[in-house]
Amino acid sequence: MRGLMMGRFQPFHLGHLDLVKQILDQCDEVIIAITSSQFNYLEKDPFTAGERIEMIHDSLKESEINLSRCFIVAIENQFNIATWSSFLKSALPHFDKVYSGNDYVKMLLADSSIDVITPKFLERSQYNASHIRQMIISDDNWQILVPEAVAKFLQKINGKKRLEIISKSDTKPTEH
Ligand SMILES: Nc1ncnc2c1ncn2[C@@H]1O[C@H](COP(=O)(O)OP(=O)(O)OP(=O)(O)O)[C@@H](O)[C@H]1O
Ligand SMILES: NC(=O)c1ccc[n+]([C@@H]2O[C@H](COP(=O)(O)O)[C@@H](O)[C@H]2O)c1
Repeated sequence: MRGLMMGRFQPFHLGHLDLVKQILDQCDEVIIAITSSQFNYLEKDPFTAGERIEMIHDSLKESEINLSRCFIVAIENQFNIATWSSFLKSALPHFDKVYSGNDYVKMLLADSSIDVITPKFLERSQYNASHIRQMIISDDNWQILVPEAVAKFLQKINGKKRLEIISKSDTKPTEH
């Protein structure tokens, strides 16, 4: 049995890691699909697909999760939303069910007869990536909300500086 979770993971946080563990408790394997992979250096999508792959890989390794049970893949955002679910079937390894709490995604997948499970969420007010990006900019103890590997990686690439520059309105490009 293989479970699929999707997200932009900008950045990957402890809520995401908890979801990986929930899926591995219920399934043999997990597919972690990084969505909007073509977007980067934007306010909602600051990090590249490659950087997000590294953050996720390092976090799983650090948590001693068996990497042979995990696929980490990057997929582009699709222009045609009605055909998104069939795109998922062709772009990803076979999956048996999708873990998502998002009603919009549930509707799209249900319309293609794909099974959707609603996972448990770690406290969403803290564990959400938009909040964490804000905390990084204001130096607000964000490190406790992400795996140590993500904190180290963001330090290494100077993620704070990137977020600061991207969030300045005079330099901001048009968001998708
Ligand atoms: N606190 C959480 N606990 C468990 N799962 C979560 C949590 N937050 C997000 N997820 C899961 O991660 C996926 C979405 O990832 P994504 O990075 O887009 O979320 P996000 O943290 O809400 O990001 P953003 O705030 O940038 O929109 C969803 O499938 C959701 O099920
Ligand atoms: N058109 C598309 O490519 C498309 C459509 C619906 C959802 N998505 C993405 O899939 C992910 C779904 O994540 P959750 O359902 O788990 O919230 C989100 O990152 C969302 O942006 C992409």
